[in-house]
This record gives sequence, structure tokens and C-alpha cells, in this order.
Amino acid sequence: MANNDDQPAIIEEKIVRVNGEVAIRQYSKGRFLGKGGFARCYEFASMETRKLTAAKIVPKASLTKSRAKQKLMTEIKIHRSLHHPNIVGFEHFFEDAENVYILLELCTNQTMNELLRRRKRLTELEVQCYLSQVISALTYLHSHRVIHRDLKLGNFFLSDKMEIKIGDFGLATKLEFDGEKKRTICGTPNYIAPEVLDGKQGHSYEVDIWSLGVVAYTLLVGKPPFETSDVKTTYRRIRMNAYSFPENVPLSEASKNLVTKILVTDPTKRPTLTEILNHEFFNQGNTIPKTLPPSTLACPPSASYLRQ
Ligand SMILES: CC[C@@H]1C(=O)N(C)c2cnc(-c3ccc[nH]3)nc2N1C1CCCC1
Repeated sequence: MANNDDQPAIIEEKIVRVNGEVAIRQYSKGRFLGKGGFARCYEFASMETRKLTAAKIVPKASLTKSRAKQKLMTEIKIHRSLHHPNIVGFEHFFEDAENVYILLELCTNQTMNELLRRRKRLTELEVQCYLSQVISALTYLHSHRVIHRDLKLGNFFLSDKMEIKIGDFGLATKLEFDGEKKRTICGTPNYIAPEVLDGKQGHSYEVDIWSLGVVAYTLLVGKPPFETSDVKTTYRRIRMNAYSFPENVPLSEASKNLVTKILVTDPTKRPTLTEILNHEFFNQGNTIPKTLPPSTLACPPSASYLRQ
């Protein structure tokens, strides 16, 4: 087992049953998957069921400030309540003396970041297919009053069947009532909505719609619309809505029109998820058959990609 730190390769979870009996559940810690925030992530195998999961191991030492602990508890509370084919499955969580362990659905094809790095940019057919899965998950999230607030390629995980699974609910929030506005500044610089930067009138579901527009542009063009070498300049370009479609990338009018309709500064002017799905971009000639739900379809790389 690739175990590049001094922790044991067998992790034990102590379970106290209602009748006071103590049971031990064991997991074998496999390969190191990478770092995610304070967490070191490993492949876990349940010794009892052999089931493989991706484990986020959060040292309790990193949770001494109550804010960090509260954030982790909110992430767990929100994520474990969600069940959708395009949202990362929340398997289990437990703690021992040193760490909090969060066991999540293993996504062996990593994230859309790695995919885009390899492919440079996707075909419009693939973008239709991946975006419809993201929209299906977002429709579910918003109908449960959850705003993700950190939608980006690095949080779009890919299963072994190349289905998209939205993950990392570390910045997510659940509204208590319709119409509630959130004020905390958060998100990732390239994907953050102007109203979050502005911070005056609060923000809501529309921040996820904005990020969807940034994701669509990034998949179609190969880089984010407002990206610059320094964050302050990126923020200024977001507030100014300063982006354009590069001449050297052949894009259909429908794809440019969709991105343009989503990346509008005024959140009340952005399209709803339904309006986006009904946009011509998803209904132009080479469309995925409507009959199948989006997540059952692996997104076919187009013939041109196979020739490349
Ligand atoms: C566990 C954290 C995070 C994650 O949230 N998931 C769902 C995930 C699933 N499979 C994988 C995975 C399977 C095979 C490689 N990575 N990775 C995931 N990650 C990565 C680990 C390192 C940074 C983010």
C-alpha cells in the first residue's frame, strides 16, 4: 500500500451499539489520492464489505478553531443529505482520536480539470452532454434549497463510466427559506460571481448559474473567460464583465449566445436552469437522444477527437 506517512495502514472505527456493545469496523488505507484543503485523501477498502471509497482524512488538529469545525460539520450535514446520480455519493463518516474520516464515492477518472488538460477543449456535443448532467444535479440541489457556491472543473469528478459527479460541498450553504440572501464572500477566483465580489445585496442560487456559464466557456474555449495572472485583475474583469471569444476557436452562434446569456452581471437577468436546457445550444442538430436521462450516457468524444 502506498502509505507515504507514518499513520497505520489499518484504520479502525469504534462503534458503540444501542445495547452498549462495542464493535470495530476496519478499513485498509490504500494509495494516496492527493490533498484536498486540510485533508489528505486515500483510497479506502472496507475489510467487511471490500467496498472501495475515497477517504478525506481531516486532522482534528486543523479543527481547533470553532469556525473550521463548524464548516466541516456543515459540509457533512449538507453532503450526506444529497442523493443524485450526478452528485458524489456520501458513504460514511466517523472519527477517532486524531482525525475525522469522510468516505466518499470513488471517482477513478479524477476531475474535469485533468480531462480538459489532456483534451485542450471539448467538442460542443461533449459540452452538451456534460453540462446536461451538471444541470440535472444543480436542479436537484436548488430544489433542496442548497447552493453549491464553488462549481468549477476541479469539483466535477468523473466516475469509471465517465459520468460527472459534483463534489466538495465545503462552500455549500442551505437556505432556510425561499428568498433568503447569503452574504459571506466565498468561491474560487476564476468562477466567482460579480454579486459575491460586490457583497452589497447578498447572493443566492444565481451564483451557481454564473459558475455554470464560466464552466461552459472554459470547456468550449479551453481556458476560463476572466483568467489573468493575478487575482485582483481577474476580479476587476469579472466586475467589468470583460471577456471575449477568441477568434481562433470555431464556436457555433448557439454556444456563444448561451454563454453570453448566462454571464450577465445582474443576477436577476440570468436564465433559469430550465431556460438554459431549452436553449438552442442543447437542441441544435447533433443532439443527444432526449429519451435517455443525461447521466446514463457516457459523453462520446466526437469522431474528430478520435482522428486527432
Ligand atoms: C476525496 C476527496 C476528493 C473527492 O471529493 N472525491 C469524491 C474523490 C473521489 N475520487 C477520487 C479519486 C479516485 C482516484 C483518483 N482520485 N478523488 C476524490 N477527491 C480528490 C482526492 C485528492 C483531491 C480531490
